[in-house]
Amino acid sequence: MITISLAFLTLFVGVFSYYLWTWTYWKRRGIPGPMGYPIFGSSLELFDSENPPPAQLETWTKKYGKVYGMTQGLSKTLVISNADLVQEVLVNQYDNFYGRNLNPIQGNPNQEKRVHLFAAQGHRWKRLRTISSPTFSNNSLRKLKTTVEDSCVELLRHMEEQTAGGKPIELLNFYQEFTLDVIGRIALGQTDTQMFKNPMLPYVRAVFGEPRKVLFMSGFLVPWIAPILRKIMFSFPSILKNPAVHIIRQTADAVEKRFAQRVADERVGIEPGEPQDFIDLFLDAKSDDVDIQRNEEFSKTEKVTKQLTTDEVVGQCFVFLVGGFDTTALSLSFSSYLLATHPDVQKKLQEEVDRECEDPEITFDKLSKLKYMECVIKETLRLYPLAALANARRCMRPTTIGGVEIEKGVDILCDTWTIHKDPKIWGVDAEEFKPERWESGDDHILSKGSFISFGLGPRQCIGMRLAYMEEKLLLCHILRKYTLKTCKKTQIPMKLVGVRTTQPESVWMNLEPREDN
Ligand code: HEM
Repeated sequence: MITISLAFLTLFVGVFSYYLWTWTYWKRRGIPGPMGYPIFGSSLELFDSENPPPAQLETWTKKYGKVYGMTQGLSKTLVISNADLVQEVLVNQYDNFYGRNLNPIQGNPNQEKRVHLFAAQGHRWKRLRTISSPTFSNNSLRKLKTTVEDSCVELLRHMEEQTAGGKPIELLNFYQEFTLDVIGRIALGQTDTQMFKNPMLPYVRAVFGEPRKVLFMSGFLVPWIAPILRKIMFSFPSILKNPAVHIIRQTADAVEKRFAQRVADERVGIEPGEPQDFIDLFLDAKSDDVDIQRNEEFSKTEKVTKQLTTDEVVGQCFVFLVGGFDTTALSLSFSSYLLATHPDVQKKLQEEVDRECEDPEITFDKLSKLKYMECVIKETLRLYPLAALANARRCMRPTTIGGVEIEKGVDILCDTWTIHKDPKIWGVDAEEFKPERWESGDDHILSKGSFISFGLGPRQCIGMRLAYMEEKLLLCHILRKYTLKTCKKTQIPMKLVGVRTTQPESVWMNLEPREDN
């Protein structure tokens, strides 16, 4: 009995000492930063949904400077807000930082069957990226435009109905219905609009919601139980009720049905037609560039098929559904708020839309003529860079960043909010909404790590052009018909909440029909 107790005590002291050793990692190296609490490190502050993590990082940057360290359980992170260092990590030293700072609860990117583009790393990532990229090319987007515009028209129909008699509406809800409709139709084989009756909506909303924060925090604090939690999540979904598991199952159903259909068609000699959606595009996809995979973790080389497996197709459709839903809806919500609170900008934008988009249908080529619209969207994303936590990397090979030696396994997180409002980059009016600052062209800014709403370098957001297309089309349709006006229920300033993404608590708005149109 005494021996067992002593063994437990030794184990406890050993584990606790290891946590304390990690907790003091940055302090021992002379790098400032928030200490938080033993074992937890900074987790408690970073998982407070009333104070979204990007705001917390910004506060710490003010206190500790442009390079500081923090820990969460056993994970060690260097936070940077110097644009040159950002460029160094995301672009120049990509070979040393090709992995993401994944939470162990997300599985091992080298072993997961359904690994997706966001999580994959090394040659596995390269193969997925090469195969997925044509899906977001100009040619593909041109074809998808008709479906996106159809969802715009449908949303406008709902807006008209629900604003009858001058009633205000909560725009974030409307935009989430829209982006889910678009991604469901272009990615997941949904054959018609499902707006305001889409059974998937509560699940995709919940992916970024409060309930998952405990799972994520456990992943950082006790990484060795993450594989067990993951197993329980997938084997007994009713116990841990993870919405992502439900979405993956639905996606897997859709992909497997399509795969079976294609096999059946082939057997009776039916030729495959034009791809209907991403499922078809991925099932058809071939990558001629990458057919050998080096598994970084075990330093071995293995032959891989050029085509995606059905599991991989499920992984990609899942990540496009989740990645494309919230970000674009939030960006539209922030734009609408800023337009309503800056009537002069809204008027100038309406003038451009009236001038360039007279015909009922807005052609793909017209979208590139909407220069001021692009400035408005970029300026919104500068002030509200909603996927800020995605701008992070894991060190895969020891190196040095800004004079700090970085060990393998250490994460680098860009403090996007601070960079996007740095007066040294953007001027004394950095806090103000001024789309005109983008009018002179932005190439000089984009090359320096100063604007990272969509990240930077080889792992930059693959859905960026799709997001721009959706936003431009929808704002065009709305602003031709309505003027966005704040109402009694509008929160000014917006209250921002969230743990994985940063969102306004609500965006109530009046849609005033335009008399001149
Ligand atoms: C306004 C809308 C969006 C914003 C602000 C946004 C932002 C981001 C950011 C910051 C990253 C990390 C980039 C990096 O690490 O360098 C990212 C990656 C990614 N995004 Fe987006 N995103 C948006 C829309 C979309 C859409 C519409 C899709 C898909 C349909 C998508 C799919 C992805 C994927 C798959 C990645 C991982 C890329 C890789 O690692 O190769 N995003 N996004």
